[in-house]
Amino acid sequence: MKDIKHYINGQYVGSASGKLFDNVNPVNGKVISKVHEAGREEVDAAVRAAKAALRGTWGKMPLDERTSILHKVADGINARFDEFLEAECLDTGKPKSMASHIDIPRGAANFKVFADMIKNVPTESFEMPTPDGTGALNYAVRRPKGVIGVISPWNLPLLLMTWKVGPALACGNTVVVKPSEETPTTTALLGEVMQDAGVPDGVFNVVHGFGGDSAGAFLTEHPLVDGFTFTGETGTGEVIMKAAARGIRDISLELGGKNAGLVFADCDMDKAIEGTMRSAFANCGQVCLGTERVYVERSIFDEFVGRLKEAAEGLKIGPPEDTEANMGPLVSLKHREKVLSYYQKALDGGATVVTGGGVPDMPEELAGGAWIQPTIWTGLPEHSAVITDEIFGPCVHLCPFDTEEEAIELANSLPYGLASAIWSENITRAHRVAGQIEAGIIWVNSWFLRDLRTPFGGSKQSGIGREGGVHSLEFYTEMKNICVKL
Ligand SMILES: O=C(O)C(=O)/C=C/C=C/O
Repeated sequence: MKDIKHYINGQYVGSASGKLFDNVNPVNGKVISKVHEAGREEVDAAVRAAKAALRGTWGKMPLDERTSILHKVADGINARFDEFLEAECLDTGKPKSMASHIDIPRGAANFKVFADMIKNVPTESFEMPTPDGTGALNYAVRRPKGVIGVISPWNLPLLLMTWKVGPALACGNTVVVKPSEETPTTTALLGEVMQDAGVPDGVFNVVHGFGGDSAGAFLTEHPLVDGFTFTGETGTGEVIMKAAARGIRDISLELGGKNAGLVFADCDMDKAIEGTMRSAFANCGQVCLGTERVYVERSIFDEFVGRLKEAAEGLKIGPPEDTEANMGPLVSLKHREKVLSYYQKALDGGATVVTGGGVPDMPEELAGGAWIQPTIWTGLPEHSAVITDEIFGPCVHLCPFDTEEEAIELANSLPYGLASAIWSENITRAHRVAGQIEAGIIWVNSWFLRDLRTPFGGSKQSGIGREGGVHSLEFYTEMKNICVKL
């Protein structure tokens, strides 16, 4: 595959330094392509192009024209669906069955949803009395925040990048995107779609590279960027927040989680098993909203463990083109080392390994891939790192509880607060418990059902801000009040 270049001011350009890095296929460890690593020079050019575009045709473009172009971007992704699907699966190793139903469709939908939202959002006005009796009129208007730095993750590369770029552009901003070094291809390809849809040069820019002392850092340190939106680990979120503080730039952070599943004895066990299978093992466990710790009411604990074991052992591990596969590899050998270190910590901590715990035997041609077994543990103490740290792999610890209060306390016991899944057919209980869980996103008798109009984001150390529907306006626009003396 051809080298992946930066997309700056409507052109694909290489790095002045000539520095390249490998884009590796996690299915077999082979190099897919070489990727240009941006230096400060390329990041500066991208930011300045974005700044200039704000004052160009994009900044002056009527709303209807802007939203019509964003619909064309969505249509452009769908018109090249198979290319995006191939690219996403090459970069991530995820099953085509998943990427074709979630990653690519949502990658396109994110543009349409926000283009439609922005056209229907009112602002506010207030009439006020004045001492001279003639009064004054206040009205608020929204304006784009400016140049938005978008730093997007490797687990759902296209979906999570356009989850940010969609509203950013719908609100009239321009963007500089730094995709993960693990998964550059679909973001690079989007540049062609943007061009064909008529997005003016400089509105959408992409620079490739790493975090520290590379493109990510150069972007967050750049003084002309007006705000940053990031999805990824909490530690990286802290680094970005510190960089954004210089120059008082706004941030929108969706960070790590160690989400709890709560399974009550009055649940529909079939639903709870099916949902927990997805929340633990979907995308090889690489979903920030997944549940790596599940608390099960004691009276059904043994049955739940047995059924989840059976279901996990029924997962078909394989490469994207295997139509039977429902679990691919982890995103890289480096990430597999991290996940396996927790598999070891579980053993060292005396866990019972209900199933998995290691690396599956794969055919010779796949042996170099980042394959790993879906794993279920029981028996660890709550202070175990396996239960307190975000592992981001296909693994889940099951623990019994006796009372509703205990379940809520367990769920709320960590500094994270991103998501939770509650399984109970007692709707009064489900509402009562959901209201007490310290998380931004809570599913009841479901998981990863996504209405894009809803507020989406984490509490505590799982993030700052909410994106989704009108909530995205709080970050992607600046509201100003105009007061007119009558
Ligand atoms: O579904 C979404 O919009 C979303 O943001 C998913 C995030 C998953 C993170 O791993």
